[in-house]
Amino acid sequence: MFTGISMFTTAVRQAFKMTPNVVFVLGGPGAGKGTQCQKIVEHFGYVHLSAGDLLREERNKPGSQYGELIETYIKEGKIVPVEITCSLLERAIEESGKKNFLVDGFPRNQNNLDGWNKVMADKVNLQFVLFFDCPLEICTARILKRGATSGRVDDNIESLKKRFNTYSTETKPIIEHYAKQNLVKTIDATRPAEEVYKEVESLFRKGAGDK
Ligand SMILES: Nc1ncnc2c1ncn2[C@@H]1O[C@H](COP(=O)(O)OP(=O)(O)O)[C@@H](O)[C@H]1O
Ligand SMILES: O=c1ccn([C@@H]2O[C@H](COP(=O)(O)OP(=O)(O)O)[C@@H](O)[C@H]2O)c(=O)[nH]1
Ligand SMILES: [Mg+2]
Repeated sequence: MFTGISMFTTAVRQAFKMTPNVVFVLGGPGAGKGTQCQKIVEHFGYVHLSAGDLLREERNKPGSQYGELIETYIKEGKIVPVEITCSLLERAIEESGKKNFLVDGFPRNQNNLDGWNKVMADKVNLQFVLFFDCPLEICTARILKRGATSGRVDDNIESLKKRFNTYSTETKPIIEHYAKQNLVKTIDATRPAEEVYKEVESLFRKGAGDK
């Protein structure tokens, strides 16, 4: 998918030394990834790409060939095959023409990581991994509260149990993988959003990912 466009834009980006910078944003469901990303966008001009939002958008497109699959995976708290998610991310990066990206909620398992490494790793500069650390009880309370108004098919206790299970068995090892490479910046996400953001802000001010 999108190979023609992407080969061209990758070549143009390389010619102008516009290699995109990427920060992966990870953490359990309800840890506050989306909330903090919004604040980073406001203050630091990053483009926020939520893998979950891109998948929901694709699901909602009339006639999408992946609509049903995405719906089922989201409800079951399972991770959609990487070819779909990675194509959506790649297209969003290329179409934006911008330089700095927050990739929120990805990579969530080994399949995601392998697919990204195969297609994208050489085209972008991974700055660091921002990890919002938050215990299950606090995440649960936040998600159930969000569920009252979000309209999301997975913001309910049954889906949430499955999402937590996926998070601890599949996503945690990915965070550990990046931790071994010293790429993970861990933030205590249990405090009020404004306080969490103070720490996030100082990280970005210091240019945490500049290499
Ligand atoms: N630090 C925080 N304290 C309390 N509630 C929060 C905090 N951060 C986010 N929330 C709320 O919790 C819910 C989940 O936040 P969200 O940013 O969507 O998390 P995620 O993207 O990690 O699932 C939202 O309703 C949000 O308003
Ligand atoms: O790379 C991704 C990101 C999300 N999802 C699916 O989308 C759901 C919701 O993800 P989102 O990041 O929106 O949830 P959050 O953690 O922010 O509550 C996940 O449980 C998965 O089923 C996925 O399959 N691959
Ligand atoms: Mg989110």
